[in-house]
Amino acid sequence: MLHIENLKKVYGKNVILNGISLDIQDGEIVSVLGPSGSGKTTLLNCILGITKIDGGHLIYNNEDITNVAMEQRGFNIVFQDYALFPNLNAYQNIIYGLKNKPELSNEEEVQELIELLGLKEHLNKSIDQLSGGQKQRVALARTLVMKPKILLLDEPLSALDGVIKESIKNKIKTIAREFHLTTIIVTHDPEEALTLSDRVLIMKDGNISQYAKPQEILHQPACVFVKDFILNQLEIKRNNIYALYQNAYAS
Ligand SMILES: Nc1ncnc2c1ncn2[C@@H]1O[C@H](COP(=O)(O)OP(=O)(O)OP(=O)(O)O)[C@@H](O)[C@H]1O
Repeated sequence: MLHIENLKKVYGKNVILNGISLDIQDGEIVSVLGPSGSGKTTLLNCILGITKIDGGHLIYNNEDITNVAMEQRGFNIVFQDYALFPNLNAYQNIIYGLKNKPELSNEEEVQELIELLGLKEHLNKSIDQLSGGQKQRVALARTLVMKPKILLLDEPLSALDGVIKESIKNKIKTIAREFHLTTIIVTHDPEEALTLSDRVLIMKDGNISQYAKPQEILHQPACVFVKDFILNQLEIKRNNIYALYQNAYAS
């Protein structure tokens, strides 16, 4: 379990995380949802260890990791822009991290991931020959071969559309379940958060507005902000689709 206690982060005079406390159970998928600037990425980076915190504690499986360096934490992140190496092909990108730690995944496990993510026919392609969805899957595979204790994803679906988005969403779910992998996903899309995760953390101005299961958020929004920001967006989407159907039948 990851236990976050009263986590604080400031930049100059700006309070970015204002004492965040929450627990994430092993194998749980948690989405972090909130408007731009609410502190989502900062929270992810504090958990990863790339950003130093200014107060509070991070406890992982009863060990205080607040001052443990990023490399020793064993968490891993897929960045928003994938950060793939353009001079290496897809396969070389996937196995890159294993050069220094070959004990983490054997060839069979690497092939299993490649199969699971549907990357077999793309392995020899250079990065600029891959679509957005394929790049995203390569980035995921590259991170997963390192067997992270916690998988962190920063807006993994934002650059993808329609069918590809759904397919990657399902793959993330399958992987999290199959490997019992704790997964924390930053998103600003309520639909994505509610359909993908076991629990949703809704943030506003560095504070938690609500941390609950999707059903609870839908049926018992904790405050006006959750209701307005999250549920209204869903309602607008629903109404747009409904209107589209109405028009289609009317014509
Ligand atoms: N290195 C930094 N120095 C100063 N301010 C920063 C730094 N990193 C983030 N911030 C500020 O912290 C606040 C929260 O940023 P953060 O990236 O965590 O938000 P976010 O919720 O992920 O937003 P978005 O959805 O736009 O990515 C913003 O006001 C941002 O300007």
